[in-house]
Amino acid sequence: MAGWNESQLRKYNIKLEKIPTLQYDDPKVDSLLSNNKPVLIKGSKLVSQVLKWDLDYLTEHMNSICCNVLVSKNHKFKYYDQKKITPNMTFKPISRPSPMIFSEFAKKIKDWKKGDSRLYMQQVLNNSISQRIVSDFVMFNWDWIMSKQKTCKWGSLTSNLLLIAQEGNVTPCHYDEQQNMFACIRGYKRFILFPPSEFECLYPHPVHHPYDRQSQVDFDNPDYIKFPKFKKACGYEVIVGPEDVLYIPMYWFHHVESLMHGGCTVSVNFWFKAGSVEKIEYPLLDHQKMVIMRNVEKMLAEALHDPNEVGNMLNTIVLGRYT
Ligand SMILES: O=C(O)C(=O)C[C@H](CCCc1ccccc1)C(=O)O
Ligand SMILES: [Zn+2]
Repeated sequence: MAGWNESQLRKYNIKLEKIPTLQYDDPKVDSLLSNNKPVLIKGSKLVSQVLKWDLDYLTEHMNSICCNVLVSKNHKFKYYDQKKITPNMTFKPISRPSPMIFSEFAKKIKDWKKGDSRLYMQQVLNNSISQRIVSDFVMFNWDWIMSKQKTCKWGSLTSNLLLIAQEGNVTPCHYDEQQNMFACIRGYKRFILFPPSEFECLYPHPVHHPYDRQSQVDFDNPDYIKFPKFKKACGYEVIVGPEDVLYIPMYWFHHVESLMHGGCTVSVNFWFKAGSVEKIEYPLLDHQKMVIMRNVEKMLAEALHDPNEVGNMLNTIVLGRYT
């Protein structure tokens, strides 16, 4: 396909299949969405009114707005929950928040040289951004995305994250607890997705760790001794380009990279709460089992009054008895 080539993708040793690509008005789209299956949707015109959102335009209209920017010593921006860092914990994240005004961010990107720290802007879009950005934002194809929300009985739209990444930036493998319609505005992003059934191959951090929801496996240098099942992980790959919309089902793991040598990428995600009326049928769905596992970890930490005791008790329950 025009616009990118294989040499721009980072090399990982993971079995990958393709994700279906469909036109927005194809009836199969709704059945995939309703069954929590990923799909790349073309032609929705969800963000076609903001294709002009490049660094210059955004600098002009967000110039002095202070934005949430992450800084990383390498190409990985592993998200962490600040609230889960406890005083007696030695937690040394690779990437950290460094709020700055938009024009400073744009300048640092333009002047960036190999060896410099990398930057990644991840800014929630709300009406406190500039008037112009708000007036552009209202021109998203809300009728279409709201019709999807209704058809799939998703909960409310919780936020739109404006993402501006340098070429080559990576958001390591993690899952989110919300439904996500991810729209690319400029540049190309490669997604590697894994269904919830791959949970045991991806070894997410404990729920109480700041890296909750993030895989412990470093895709650039997997530790197959600590994480042997990662060898058999089966993923799905898709390249998302301008105007494409990727549905990322809640609880599906995903690794995201802005293609190398492809310039900055600009994207916006649409996070929706899960539907409230989730009928329970048996056998349970894999993402429902992830919710149960999360609740067991939370309940045990609460009952033991110490998250560090959870592993010991789980081992006591399982080893030699269930194994
Ligand atoms: O839209 C998604 O879900 C993605 O993962 C897109 C990802 C950035 C998300 C950063 C993030 C991850 C977890 C919690 C809060 C913020 C990218 O595009 O690099
Ligand atoms: Zn995510």
